[in-house]
Amino acid sequence: NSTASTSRRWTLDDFEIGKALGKGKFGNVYLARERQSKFVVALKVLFKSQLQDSNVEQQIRREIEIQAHLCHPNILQLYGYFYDKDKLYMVLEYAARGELYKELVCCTHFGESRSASYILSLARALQYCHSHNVIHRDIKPENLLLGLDGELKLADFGWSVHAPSNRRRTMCGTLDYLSPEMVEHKIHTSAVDNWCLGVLTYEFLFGGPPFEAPDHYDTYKRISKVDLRFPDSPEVSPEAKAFIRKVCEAPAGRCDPYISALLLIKDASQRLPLTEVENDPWIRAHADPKLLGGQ
Ligand SMILES: Clc1ccc(CN2CCN(c3c(Br)cnc4[nH]c(-c5ccc(CN6CCOCC6)cc5)nc34)CC2)cc1
Repeated sequence: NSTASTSRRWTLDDFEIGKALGKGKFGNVYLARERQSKFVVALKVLFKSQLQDSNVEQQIRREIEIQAHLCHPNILQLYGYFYDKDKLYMVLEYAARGELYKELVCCTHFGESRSASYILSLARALQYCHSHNVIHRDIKPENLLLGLDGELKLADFGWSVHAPSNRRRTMCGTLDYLSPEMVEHKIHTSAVDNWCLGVLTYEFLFGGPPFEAPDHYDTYKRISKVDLRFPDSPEVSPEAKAFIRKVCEAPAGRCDPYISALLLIKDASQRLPLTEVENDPWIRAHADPKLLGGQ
């Protein structure tokens, strides 16, 4: 039945569907174009049956509810959604240069300008989320996309919640990005995102996450102890290493004199406020305005 409301109800017929951009557990993402406006989008198509079977409907509802209200140059925009009898469609912004983790895989690690630019963009996106009382909780390379000018776009709010929360993530993805308070099943605040920013900085600069271990239990232990070690990599300059300066909780002597964990601090309340990332000497020296996206 046609709805009298002003906001147009999209249907699949409003779109020309292009190539598949990627396939996931619950559905696929396609390049698509809205017929009337010729506007190019990414159409995420989810199978209702799969969502019901995995009991993630509530999570998808939250993802849509949260992402629909966020509007920031470094956050992938959700334009709207609609559904038919067996599928749910999310009309998302198309990130023209694809997934950041694929770049990280092929370059093994990023230089300082690229790393600092992405970290600053992400800090701005997270600052915006936190000001709307939203914690993303799933910051990792797989959830970062790149726009036409290479600017970072934070995507996939499937695990986001309104702060504070003790809602646990039942599905286990990588543990590398879990913060100590989440590993210890404590109430967590938006500071879990600050922690992930620290883990991501490390992974961009050194090519792998800081607490990697052969098995889950060892990873948990290293995170909980903030057992932070730094490869003695020559490409990472002293300034970069000072980026997250503060008292590192790693056992004295273990901590490289340059780099320490201002973000990777066990006590969530002591982590670097996101607003301070902009003022860090390393960030200011290396972040490239061209890579920051519309500020
Ligand atoms: Cl249900 C589901 C299915 C798949 C996925 C994994 N991806 C999540 C992100 N997806 C994209 C979204 Br959302 C928004 N914009 C995008 N833009 C692209 C994209 C854009 C361009 C390319 C092509 N490459 C670009 C880099 O150079 C080599 C060629 C590849 C992917 N993927 C997405 C693609 C799929 C997540 C959930």
